[in-house]
Amino acid sequence: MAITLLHGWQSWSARHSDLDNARIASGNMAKALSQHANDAFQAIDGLLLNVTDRVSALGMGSPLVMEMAPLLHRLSEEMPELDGLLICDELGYWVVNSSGESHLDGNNSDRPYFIYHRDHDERTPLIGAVLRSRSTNRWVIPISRRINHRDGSFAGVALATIDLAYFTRFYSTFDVGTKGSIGLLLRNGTLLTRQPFDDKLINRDFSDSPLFRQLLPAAPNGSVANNSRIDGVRRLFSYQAIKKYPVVVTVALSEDDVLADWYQETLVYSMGVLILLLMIATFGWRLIGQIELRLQAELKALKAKDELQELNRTLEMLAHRDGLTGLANRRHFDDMLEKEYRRACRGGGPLSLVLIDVDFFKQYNDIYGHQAGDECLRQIGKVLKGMERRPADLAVRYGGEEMLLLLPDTDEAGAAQMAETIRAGIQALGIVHSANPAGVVTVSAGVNSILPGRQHIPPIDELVGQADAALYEAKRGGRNQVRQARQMPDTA
Ligand SMILES: Nc1nc2c(ncn2[C@@H]2O[C@H](COP(=O)(O)OP(=O)(O)OP(=O)(O)O)[C@@H](O)[C@H]2O)c(=O)[nH]1
Repeated sequence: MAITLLHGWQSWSARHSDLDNARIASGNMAKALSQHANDAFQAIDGLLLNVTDRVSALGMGSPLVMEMAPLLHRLSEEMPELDGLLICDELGYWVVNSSGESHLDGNNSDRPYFIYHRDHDERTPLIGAVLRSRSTNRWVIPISRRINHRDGSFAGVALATIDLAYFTRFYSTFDVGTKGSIGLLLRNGTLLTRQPFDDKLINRDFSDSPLFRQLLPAAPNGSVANNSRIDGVRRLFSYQAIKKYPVVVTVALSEDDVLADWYQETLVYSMGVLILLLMIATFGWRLIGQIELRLQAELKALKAKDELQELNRTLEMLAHRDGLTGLANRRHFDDMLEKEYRRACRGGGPLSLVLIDVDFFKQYNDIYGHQAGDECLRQIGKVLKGMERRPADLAVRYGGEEMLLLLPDTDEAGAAQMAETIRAGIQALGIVHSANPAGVVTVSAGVNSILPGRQHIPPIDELVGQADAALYEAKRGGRNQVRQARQMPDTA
């Protein structure tokens, strides 16, 4: 986006700058060509003034006027732009001309400039529309002055004609592009000549064009872009009016010509930018694809990691659990016992344990079958599990039909109470056992508690060992009962 905007801005400024330069160039050209036209008209007009002064001094009827023919001829020879010089009397008859031939029957009284001078007593030169010369048959621009008799009355006209080719040849030496143009016009809007030359356009009236309607009344020179009335081509148009004579020079450069290089450069740069954008898009596309693939791979890896962690948790749980009862197994108990033992040794309070053993379980298996025995162990396990009342309490299948409850931060009295609750709870299950004097399945329990102090830290084995001894006492005492290690005869 930024590259496209930058390229657009650069192209726009380059176009703007090319048009500005062309405007300056066409303005300068119009100025130079107007100076050229001014010089040409001024030279001819100076000559004309000289001639009119002489004729006025001699008097139009004087034979000396006729003798001016060689002078006029020499003057016209010296000035390449001059087509001819002619003096007419007050009736328009040719008196003398630069060609040296006498045309006594020649009469120009019908020419607009003659009529104008006859009717206007003005001492200024008149530049007229293009004519076909009657003597040379060439296209000419007439420039004329009125000649007066000494009394101020109209005596005739001095006429100089400028060969139109003088301008068209000169203008053709300028390169204004394939669709450019140079124009020489009268201030009244009459086109005198144009480069490229087209004789159909000679004397065409442009007085209602924007140049004559708006631009010239506002300023003697300027530049504007517009569409040509002649061929519809859009051009940068500069004009310059000549101060001394009613003539305007125009230079128009076609926008297409001016911008030809710009079009080509912009095309090449645009192609370059397009290729660059395509490359960036391709790389970007691939990068996005790779990022997506990588994200997918990372997601898969995360999922696999989660699944693995879940599996590990399950495995760990399975490794810590007894398959039949769902209680912690012996291995897990060993770990937890060690941990709780060390905590208790650090001053963490008493550590107690209730060890239970199913009474007459061998007979139960024998009578009801091994599967029923398993189910019985599961029921007993549930009762034990239900006694895990604190987070650190741990119900364990210790081995065979032996289970235990590890009770950190619990003293022996509390543990004995819990043992009694367990015993009563199992009996209350009411699992029929015909070989048990109680008629139902019962358990015997041994309770032990240690409280490591500064003076004495009992060995870890003592906790289970003495609970086992208490359990043995409970069995010996008739089963279905709880015994505490402290109450045993040898520890009392
Ligand atoms: N069904 C079943 N029986 C088991 C399991 N583990 C141990 N036993 C049985 O439990 C019985 C234990 O019997 P003994 O150690 O003789 O004790 P008892 O019959 O309960 O007698 P007292 O403990 O003295 O009351 C054995 O027959 C074992 O086969 C078990 O996971 N499932």
